[in-house]
Amino acid sequence: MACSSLRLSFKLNLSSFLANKHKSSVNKTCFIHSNVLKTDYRKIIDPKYNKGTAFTHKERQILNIIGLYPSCQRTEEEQLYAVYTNFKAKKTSIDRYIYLRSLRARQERLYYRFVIERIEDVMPIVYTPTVGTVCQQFSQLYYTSMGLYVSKYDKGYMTHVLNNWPEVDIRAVCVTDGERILGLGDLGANGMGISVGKLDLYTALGKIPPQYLLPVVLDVGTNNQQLLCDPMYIGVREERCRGQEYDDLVHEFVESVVKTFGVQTLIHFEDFATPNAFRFIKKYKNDYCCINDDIQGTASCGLGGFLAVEHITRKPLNEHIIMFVGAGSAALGIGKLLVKELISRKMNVEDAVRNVYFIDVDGIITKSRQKFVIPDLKQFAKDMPPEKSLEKLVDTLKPSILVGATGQGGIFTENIIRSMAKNHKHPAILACSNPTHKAECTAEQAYNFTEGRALFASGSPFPPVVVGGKRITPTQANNAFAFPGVALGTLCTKPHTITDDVFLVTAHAIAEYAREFQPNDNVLYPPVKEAANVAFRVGVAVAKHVIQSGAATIYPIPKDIVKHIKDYQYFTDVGTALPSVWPYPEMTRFPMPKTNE
Ligand SMILES: O=C([O-])CC(=O)C(=O)O
Ligand SMILES: [Mg+2]
Repeated sequence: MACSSLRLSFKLNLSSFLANKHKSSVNKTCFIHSNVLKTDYRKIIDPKYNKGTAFTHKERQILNIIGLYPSCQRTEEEQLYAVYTNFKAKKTSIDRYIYLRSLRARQERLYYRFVIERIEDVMPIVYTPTVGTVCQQFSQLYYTSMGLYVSKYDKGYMTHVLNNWPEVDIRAVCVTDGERILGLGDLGANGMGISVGKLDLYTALGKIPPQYLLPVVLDVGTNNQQLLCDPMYIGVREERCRGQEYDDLVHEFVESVVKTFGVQTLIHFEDFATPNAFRFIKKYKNDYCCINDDIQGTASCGLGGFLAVEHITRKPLNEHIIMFVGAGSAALGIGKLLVKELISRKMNVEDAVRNVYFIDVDGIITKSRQKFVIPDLKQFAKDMPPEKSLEKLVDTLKPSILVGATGQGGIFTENIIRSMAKNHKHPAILACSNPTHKAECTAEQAYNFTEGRALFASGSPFPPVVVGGKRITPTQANNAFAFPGVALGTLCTKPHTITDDVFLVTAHAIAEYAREFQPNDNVLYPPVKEAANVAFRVGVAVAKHVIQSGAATIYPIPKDIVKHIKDYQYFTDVGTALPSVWPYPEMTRFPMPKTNE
């Protein structure tokens, strides 16, 4: 009934508007109207402002777009319902990804509202694991740029290239050179998918307005032979440039970002190969506002999980035996932050590293190693005979926390997991590698081989597992709990640099949230549906820390930091957002057609 009367009034409005329009006898006015129609339509199709069928009749009148949309007028909730129905109807994850990208290209706010409201369904699509497959197929799926491609051939002109991006006010740049995309290796320029995915979470979780964000691929070639031979490959079809030439390109890029968008622009390095990742963050972190998510974001997420283990097992962290399998950016990042945490508890370095072991492809890292690709690894080297077998090492060293960051799916075997279960009531197993098939073990294996006692978390999501009649929902150990909040806290306070302390603060905020949210559960992280609240908690903690440490450059310093952050955040309610951001005041100069409203 309500629906039909609504339809009737819409009909009346429409016909009276049309009648008025036809009555107009001044040709000049008609001429202006038709011109306006054309210009307005171009404005309307800007995805930032487009409301699609949610434009009200009145808005359609003002904007001269009557007839350009079907006559139904949907509420945003109805639009979301339509989007969800379409999303669910897609048969594959890739199809869902493509559908969502096309939605974003049409109606940005609706897209973000959908992602925010359906984060559990959507995060596995726009982020790991689907984004991994997307990157592998990116050249085939390519239909529009999505971000900025800066190539080695832009050397000397990078500022110009950055200036070509249509938005002027850029506050964060996520850049990858595509050499280590998730655990999938070198995907060259196809890595754009990862920069886009990370920044999508800036908005979906950190609620950072998307117009401030710029995804970038720094295309320096690829050593992926398959891509080099692929006629559809979108990137520079050459071997990667290395050495000084490569470093100079990265340096020009960093400098150009600052020159183009300002010194407080957050530069987020993502999925660079490990030695480069460490080299660049060391080189730039004291002079630029930058983070390496794979090292620092993962570190705070990992340490957050360790703090949860400490809480659940009621055993101090330094008494745990911690074994990192994999010695790349993720593992070493967590190890280093762990040491920082223990030092902050008045422990010396020797005591802090005593129970921390690293294992790489050549076995346990011992003092007899001649060469450390990453010098920071040396502090964890042990005075013991070399050993390659992971099973033997787990048997003899009896780790209570086992962290996998190897990119080698399945290397936590049944024997390894059972051995941990034998020695500990709640063995902690973090299978951090992404995407899903690269996880060191599955949730099912971790829970089944420990009678459900494991404190398990993984980088990519796993479905719930039933063990002994009990349903256990695994949590995700993913830097998505860290970087959106770090970015939020940083962008709201504008420090010139981001210190390591920020990541300690982040780890504690994540652990604190998990404790508060599930005080009685043996889980390491909050559920994904809480990820936006975690980002907010982290954002507030980081902002407070930046202000207290005197590094904030916003003046006056806000008294109410929570309000300050909330004011900054993006809101997706199109109905209320439109008037305040509507950028074309000149349109109000044209008289509004009379209606019966
Ligand atoms: O993107 C993710 O899911 C986590 C991450 O940074 C990586 O695996 O490189
Ligand atoms: Mg990464």
